[in-house]
Amino acid sequence: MGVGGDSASSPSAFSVDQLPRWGDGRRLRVGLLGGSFNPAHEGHAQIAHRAIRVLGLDQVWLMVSPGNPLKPTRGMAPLAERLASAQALADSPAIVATAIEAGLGTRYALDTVRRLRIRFPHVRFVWLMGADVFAELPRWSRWREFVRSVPIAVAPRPHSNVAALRGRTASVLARYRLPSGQVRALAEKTPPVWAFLPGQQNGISATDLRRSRASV
Ligand SMILES: Nc1ncnc2c1ncn2[C@@H]1O[C@H](COP(=O)(O)OP(=O)(O)OP(=O)(O)O)[C@@H](O)[C@H]1O
Ligand SMILES: O=C(O)c1ccc[n+]([C@@H]2O[C@H](COP(=O)([O-])O)[C@@H](O)[C@H]2O)c1
Repeated sequence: MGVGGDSASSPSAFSVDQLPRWGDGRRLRVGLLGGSFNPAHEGHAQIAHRAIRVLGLDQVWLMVSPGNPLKPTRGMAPLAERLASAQALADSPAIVATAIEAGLGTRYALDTVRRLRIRFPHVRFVWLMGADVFAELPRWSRWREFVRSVPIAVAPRPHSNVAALRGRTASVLARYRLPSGQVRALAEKTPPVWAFLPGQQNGISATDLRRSRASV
């Protein structure tokens, strides 16, 4: 369907026409794994595959950010390089690497979700994130509006789960957490709603990969 074929310089290769509408009338379910991908790694692939399986998603987009508003630009590889590393992880047609935010002209997640909803009105989006990012969510721009804009799935991550499940985000959003038995229905729910995805954890990080490359 070609949605993965865009490049950092031509993210406008996306089009609504490229996303099929299921014959049974069901709306396509797409997980958005936003990230710096500096570089992409096995932890990202694991989240994507797990979200497809556990949430019944049709696709996961590895959505390579033009620049996380909270991260320094120093040490950040060029977008095209980070996109290429995400593309190398896309080992199934259901996993799509994209720099669509560069084409949309958005950096803040709330703006991205709003633009994607306009561009893909028939898609049900779910935002995927690791426990570390969920714990830090109150630092995001207009974070309460963000949680009202899209269902959120949180993947466990070593050393971040207590902060995620007992921190400020979880306490503010306590009544919106889906019980574990209902997690599969997350994409169909009206936000605010979030779920913690069960499954194995992976200690890998882009920071460690950059460090180990620098020391070779
Ligand atoms: N090992 C992992 N387990 C769970 N979630 C992860 C893991 N690695 C990355 N993620 C999640 O994937 C998304 C994108 O992460 P990102 O590209 O920043 O990778 P990172 O390894 O966290 O990078 P860095 O170490 O540079 O901060 C975030 O939501 C992050 O929480
Ligand atoms: O919207 C915000 O204020 C905001 C602040 C920090 C991070 N984000 C997004 O969170 C995602 C994870 O970023 P990162 O760099 O931790 O992989 C990525 O899509 C960022 O653009 C978004």
